[in-house]
Amino acid sequence: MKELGMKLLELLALSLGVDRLHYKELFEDGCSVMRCNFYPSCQEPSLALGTGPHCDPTSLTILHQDQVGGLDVFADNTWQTVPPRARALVVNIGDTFTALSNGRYKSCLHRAVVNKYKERRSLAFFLCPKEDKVVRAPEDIVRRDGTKQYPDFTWSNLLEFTQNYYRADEATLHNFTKWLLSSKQQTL
Ligand SMILES: O=C(O)CCC(=O)C(=O)O
Ligand SMILES: [Fe+2]
Repeated sequence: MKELGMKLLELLALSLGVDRLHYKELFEDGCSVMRCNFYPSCQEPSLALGTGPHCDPTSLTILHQDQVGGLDVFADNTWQTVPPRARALVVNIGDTFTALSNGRYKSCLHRAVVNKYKERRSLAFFLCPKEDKVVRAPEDIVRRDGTKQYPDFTWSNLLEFTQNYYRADEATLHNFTKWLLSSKQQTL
């Protein structure tokens, strides 16, 4: 999974017009995690969600879902089902990669719904940088864009925010940035 994630990062770097290996150093000794999600069937699926709407705070998510289905993405102003496909993986951009691309790649708002009849499982691999390395968009991109969209941070800063202060949703990165800047100001 990590190898696949690293290859995807090379493709993303190329698409952004930066050196293919630009993101390698940040991730090669990173602290990625794999999570297994289990969603029991639910008598009232219209009243419950398996996982509420959120963007993954991590960099890239590589997801395998079983054949039951339940993953939705918010695109074109509406929730759209991502139908399960045997032998296919779903790749999501996460908030950290949004920052690493100076906002050019947007993290993807998604959720998991439940159903009345079948339990569901999914397996998510979250590619994360090493905790103390600085997350910063490449100079090249910032120069071309004319502004730097996000302050420098470490993965451990964002992890602290999402584990202790804030439940990930669609506005995590925005609120994290505000929190980071105000906590930096307090330590001045
Ligand atoms: O189960 C799914 O399809 C989505 C899970 C998810 O969004 C997550 O683990 O972050
Ligand atoms: Fe997610």
